[in-house]
Amino acid sequence: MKGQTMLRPTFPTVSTVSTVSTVSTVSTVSTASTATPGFLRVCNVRQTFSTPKGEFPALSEINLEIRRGEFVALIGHSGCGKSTLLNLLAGLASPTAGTVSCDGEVIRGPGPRRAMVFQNHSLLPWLSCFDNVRMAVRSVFRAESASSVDRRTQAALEMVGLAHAAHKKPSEISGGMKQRVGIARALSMEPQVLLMDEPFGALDALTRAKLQDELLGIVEKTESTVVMVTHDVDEAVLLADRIVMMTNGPAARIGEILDVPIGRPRDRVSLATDSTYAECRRALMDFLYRRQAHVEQPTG
Ligand SMILES: Nc1ncnc2c1ncn2[C@@H]1O[C@H](COP(=O)(O)OP(=O)(O)OP(=O)(O)O)[C@@H](O)[C@H]1O
Repeated sequence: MKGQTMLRPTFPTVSTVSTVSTVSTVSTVSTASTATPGFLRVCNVRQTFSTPKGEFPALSEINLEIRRGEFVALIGHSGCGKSTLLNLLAGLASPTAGTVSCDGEVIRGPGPRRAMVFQNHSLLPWLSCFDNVRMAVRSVFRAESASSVDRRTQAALEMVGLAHAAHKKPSEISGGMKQRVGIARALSMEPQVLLMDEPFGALDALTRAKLQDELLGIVEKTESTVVMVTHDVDEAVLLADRIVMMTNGPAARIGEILDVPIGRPRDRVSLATDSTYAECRRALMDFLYRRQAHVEQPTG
């Protein structure tokens, strides 16, 4: 799918996957986007946490199919369970009930085929950018020679435009550059799936825009399957093929899934006046700020 110009239907479609009412001006299709078996599959997943106050139901009845090469954004209010769902896809946690699988195999733990990018970059401060990335490359391509590992490391840094800063330590580079090293580290492992937990959340607006554009280019090139958690409506519409909207917790569910029928490559300046872009934005805002208007929830 990536690398081709996609045809642009007239309106975005919202698939309703729970009892949440649908948006009036977008067409509703009950089975859209979930009819094809997915590369990533979340089947009847429930996630409950044990807390001092008792069991806390974070997620309930989550069903989601993600196609190979698809870019999916997870959006919802704070505390609804986006990171919990991403962690299940990463294999950092196991579901209380249900299954999560990738390419037909049940996910039982973290692995290099699914690389994670965190909001706080999580680089090792005593290593240079090059060595931070190299460590990840070595952990995956163990059989390769040192020079081959170096080449892969260099290529990953070049992909995010950071070859010039390879020798610097994380404390010597900006927040945006640290995030780019985190992305390079994830990409260097040639993962099948890139999982991103608010990767640009801590950055200023201009740096965020630049990294979003870079990510668009990288994903076009690598044809990665991407699942990204975000709070940002514009980021979701700019980047994603589909946007999964989660209801407020506890026991959060997928409220609706919005198809983003905007062709690629995408250009943020042209999209500013694009009617499909505006309609997708409106559908998300309606879900988040009208039908899921935030109320403080008890937490675990
Ligand atoms: N290990 C845990 N033990 C107990 N409760 C937890 C645990 N992890 C998450 N929770 C609770 O589960 C709910 C979902 O948390 P999660 O971090 O997935 O939400 P989120 O949508 O990613 O939030 P945010 O957007 O603020 O990052 C929250 O109420 C949180 O307090």
